[in-house]
Amino acid sequence: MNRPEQILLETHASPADDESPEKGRGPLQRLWRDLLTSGGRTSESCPDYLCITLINLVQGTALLVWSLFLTLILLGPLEPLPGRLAIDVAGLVIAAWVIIGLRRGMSATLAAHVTHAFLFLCLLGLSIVRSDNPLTMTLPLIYPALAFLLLDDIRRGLAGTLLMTAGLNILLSSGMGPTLSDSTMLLDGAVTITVVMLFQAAVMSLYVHHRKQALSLLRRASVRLNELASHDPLTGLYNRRTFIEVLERELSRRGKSERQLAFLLFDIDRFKAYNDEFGHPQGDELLKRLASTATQVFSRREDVVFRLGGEEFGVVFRSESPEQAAEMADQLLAAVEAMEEPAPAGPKKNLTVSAGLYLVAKGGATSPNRIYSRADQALYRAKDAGRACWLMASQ
Ligand SMILES: Nc1nc2c(ncn2[C@@H]2O[C@H](COP(=O)(O)OP(=O)(O)OP(=O)(O)O)[C@@H](O)[C@H]2O)c(=O)[nH]1
Repeated sequence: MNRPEQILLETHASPADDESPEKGRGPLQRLWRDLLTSGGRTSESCPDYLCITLINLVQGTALLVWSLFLTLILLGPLEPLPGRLAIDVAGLVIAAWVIIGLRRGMSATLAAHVTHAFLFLCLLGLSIVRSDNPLTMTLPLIYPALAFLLLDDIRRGLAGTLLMTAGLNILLSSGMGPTLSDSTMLLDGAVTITVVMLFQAAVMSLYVHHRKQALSLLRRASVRLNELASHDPLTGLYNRRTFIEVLERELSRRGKSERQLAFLLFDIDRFKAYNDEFGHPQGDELLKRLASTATQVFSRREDVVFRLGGEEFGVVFRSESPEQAAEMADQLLAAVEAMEEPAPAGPKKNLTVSAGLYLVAKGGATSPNRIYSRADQALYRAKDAGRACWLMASQ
């Protein structure tokens, strides 16, 4: 049987969703929101806004800084060294590429990795290039926090932090870093860098761990809520809400499938009398048994069985021909009549259903509600005709 969960879980932002938050916002507010979140556009179905905001901030800052350096080089205050020029242009191109890519739906994971590599090289490179200024050595201390937040991954964040710590310690001890007067100063610098970075890594590991736990709880709750909203609690079948979604999806695929789309609506005959005689709990058991019988008859990959109301059920399925659809309806009615009743006592009553069958065809009903109402009319004609039968609905 087809599983429509994936369509239910996919969150399609409707045009209305897209527009409504914009109303009442000024252009500056929109620009600021877009700068921070890339308008929320990424190719992932569940974008991580914290990560995207950080990527945008880091890349936005890089863009400004590299542009400033380039302007200063062009205006003259900075000497146009080939190496420096190459670094500035590369930084500018990478930052612009990531920002534009994110806005066009680039994967947030790829953008996070590029930004992380950029951040690592930039901070370590800065410590080497500006080694005459000891203050530059303190800049990479922000690295663990940013790496953990960008990557949202404890192992990678830790590996990066250890690499950066090792890099800075090598810089210090190799003499390429700031000029240190004695070994005590060297030890002091090495211990400070190592302790601060490892402390930050520990704090960020805890943060990432709890954040992941909270997100996975939310995700599980969302799946459960989706399940509750799409299923009938008594029979476990899909409910009316899902029926509309599945039929809409099938209708949109109509031209792509050669097989005919069909809808069978069926309803237990004289269920009230059954309830009155055996009681509601027994009636509930019967509904469950009927649901299971229907899913056994309609067990193909594309068949979807629904409970649409009290004792009313429906099946959306595909058939090779009208004759095959009719055969499926016959099979269902026969399977219901052959069902063992759950009523433990009393005379054996023949359980029957009546049904209306609608075959979706060109020129016929094209909306779920119209298809339902055509099948419903046929079902009522079947009831009028004496029940325990099915009738074809008109187009
Ligand atoms: N046990 C049980 N009964 C239900 C449920 N939902 C609806 N019903 C009963 O289904 C019965 C439907 O009665 P009617 O609409 O008169 O239909 P019917 O007796 O089947 O008669 P026809 O459809 O004309 O053959 C009512 O008695 C409802 O109480 C349910 O979830 N459990």
